[in-house]
Amino acid sequence: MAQNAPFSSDTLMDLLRTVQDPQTGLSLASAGRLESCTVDDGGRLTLTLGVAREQAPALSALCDAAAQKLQTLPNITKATIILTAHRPAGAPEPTAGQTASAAARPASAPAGAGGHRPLGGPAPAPGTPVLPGVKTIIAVASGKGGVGKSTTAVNLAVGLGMEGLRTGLLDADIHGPSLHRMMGAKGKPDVVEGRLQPMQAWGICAVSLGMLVDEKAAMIWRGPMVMGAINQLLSDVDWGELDVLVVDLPPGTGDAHLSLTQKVPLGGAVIVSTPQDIALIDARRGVTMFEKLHVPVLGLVENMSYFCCPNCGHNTELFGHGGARREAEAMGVPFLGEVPLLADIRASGDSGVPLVIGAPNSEGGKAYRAIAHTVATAIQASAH
Ligand SMILES: Nc1ncnc2c1ncn2[C@@H]1O[C@H](COP(=O)(O)OP(=O)(O)OP(=O)(O)O)[C@@H](O)[C@H]1O
Repeated sequence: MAQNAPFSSDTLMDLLRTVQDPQTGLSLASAGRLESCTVDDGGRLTLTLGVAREQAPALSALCDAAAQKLQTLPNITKATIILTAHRPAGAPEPTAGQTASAAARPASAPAGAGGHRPLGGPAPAPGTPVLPGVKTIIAVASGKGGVGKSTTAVNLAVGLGMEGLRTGLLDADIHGPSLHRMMGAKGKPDVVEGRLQPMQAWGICAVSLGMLVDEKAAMIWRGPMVMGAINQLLSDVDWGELDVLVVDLPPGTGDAHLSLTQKVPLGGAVIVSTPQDIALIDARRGVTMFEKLHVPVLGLVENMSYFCCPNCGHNTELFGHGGARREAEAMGVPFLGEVPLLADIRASGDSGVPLVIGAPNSEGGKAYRAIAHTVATAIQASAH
């Protein structure tokens, strides 16, 4: 169990045991397995419990009262309980459109303590589209970590908003959620009538797992928990009416990609790579994976294309240059543009003000806006 809480497992489980379903006698302690417990500097406690998928709906109803109990612990200002639902070994995968009500469900502090109610509500009828108000969903992916995928996703999403599209941004980079920081999000999102409210910033709405759970806890999650979390981020968030939802996927080709494509139809994928050969090999794998999943590749972005010296203006091609354009041509997918390696791009990510907002006419700002314009045009063309 990942834990930094100053409470023993016994103390936590004893408290949870005092909240029981009056009909079944079930408690979170009897039916759940403690997976992680963290307390941040503000006294906010986050508890993650693994539960059997079929018990998750009944147990999520207990989360509110159980969170109240946890708030009686010394120095705890707010408590959040997250249920990560597990499928029994050998059970079939949920199909697209199937309810996610048994997937991971957070609940947190009660009203009055500035808290939330459990997520969820009645399960949608089989076959109901998961996100009926969302016209199209596009994924931002990379074959390799650290190539600037999340930075691209943020600036692309905000850039699409600037193009006049109603845009949402979902951080599905479960093992390293960072969008909440890049978007300047502080605190936990509200829950209204059982649905998580995305944060509103820079003209778009956004949800990141990093707003809900301790990042270190999420890093150790494995397949079923990753899928449960992504299901929940799709189904239990009040995305409202959107022209496009941009989803930042984890690097590589893994559980999150399959989970997303099983759950919702993807309108397209944007793949980010550096010009280096090694990154391009992984980018090619990404293109192949999306093609196998019948997701159209909207194009390749070459990030860190060249370094522009802020003093003399000289361009240095640190990782080579033009590799992604050549690769795109070779694979027959569009090339969306080059983004240089710039100190202000790094600084914008750290400050929480996306570059397209903070410096829209800088070299980097213009590069991202041009990419957003091309993607917006592709989205609008596919809508007709
Ligand atoms: N073009 C750029 N110029 C300067 N810094 C950049 C650029 N693109 C990304 N960065 C910086 O590189 C770091 C990694 O970027 P980012 O988190 O977007 O990558 P990622 O591919 O999403 O990583 P991960 O694999 O961890 O999800 C961040 O500090 C970001 O600010």
